[in-house]
Amino acid sequence: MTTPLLDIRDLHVEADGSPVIHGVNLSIPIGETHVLFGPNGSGKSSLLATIMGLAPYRVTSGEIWFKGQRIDALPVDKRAQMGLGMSFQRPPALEGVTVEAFTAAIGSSALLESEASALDFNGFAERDVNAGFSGGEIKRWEILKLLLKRPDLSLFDEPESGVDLEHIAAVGKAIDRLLGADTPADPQRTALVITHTGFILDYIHADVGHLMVDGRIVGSADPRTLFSHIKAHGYSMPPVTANVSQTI
Ligand SMILES: Nc1ncnc2c1ncn2[C@@H]1O[C@H](COP(=O)(O)OP(=O)(O)OP(=O)(O)O)[C@@H](O)[C@H]1O
Repeated sequence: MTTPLLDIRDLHVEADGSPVIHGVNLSIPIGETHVLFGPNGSGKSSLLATIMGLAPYRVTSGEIWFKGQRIDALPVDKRAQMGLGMSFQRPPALEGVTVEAFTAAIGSSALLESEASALDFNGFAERDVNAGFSGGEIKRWEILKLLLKRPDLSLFDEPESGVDLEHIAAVGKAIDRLLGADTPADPQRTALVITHTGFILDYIHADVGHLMVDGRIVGSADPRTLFSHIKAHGYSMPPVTANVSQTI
């Protein structure tokens, strides 16, 4: 069996003294896109932030492995160098750091104009990152940032929330392009995506959906089947089929 790109083993996490993740197991093979569903406050963003290594999330027990290496004690910059990237739900503004300077710092200046055009994000090069951006502009920059960096594993925290209907297609297509293989021989890139609206499922090839409740992944299924079930019945797992695994 090949080593998964991301392997999370019985992960427990606290934030500022409050337990937020209570024993998550999650394995993502290289080239797969997994989708995380769950009610507000179930721990989805905390899980992504913990994988990325962000404060104030602290692993109290369990392990996170990436590319066969244990990463849960590594700082965020080291994880980014290893190939992890994240688009944030509510990113901070980087006062004094322009879009142009940020892009140059990650060595992607040559790509900025064309990738920005695809996301209708022209005219932002000299503005400070996320400073005064509208909600939808923040989301488009967060996706553009990943397109410029092309991480091996992309973590998307609600990439479509706050994006107007005209730009949703551009965001969905950009993510699909980001996750696409560079050559036919390559696998797709790998991703973990949080969505409430499910819009993103119209644009990307998603392999597995997980349901997170109260800080645990309580079951996994085909993402579209799971999303349809949640829309009709709320946050519960669909009846067991060959395509579904339940942990409760
Ligand atoms: N720094 C913190 N201090 C205390 N509690 C926290 C902290 N960060 C997160 N939490 C709590 O952890 C729980 C999970 O939060 P999280 O943001 O991960 O949920 P979520 O599933 O992403 O929710 P949503 O769908 O609303 O974005 C919430 O109850 C939240 O209040």
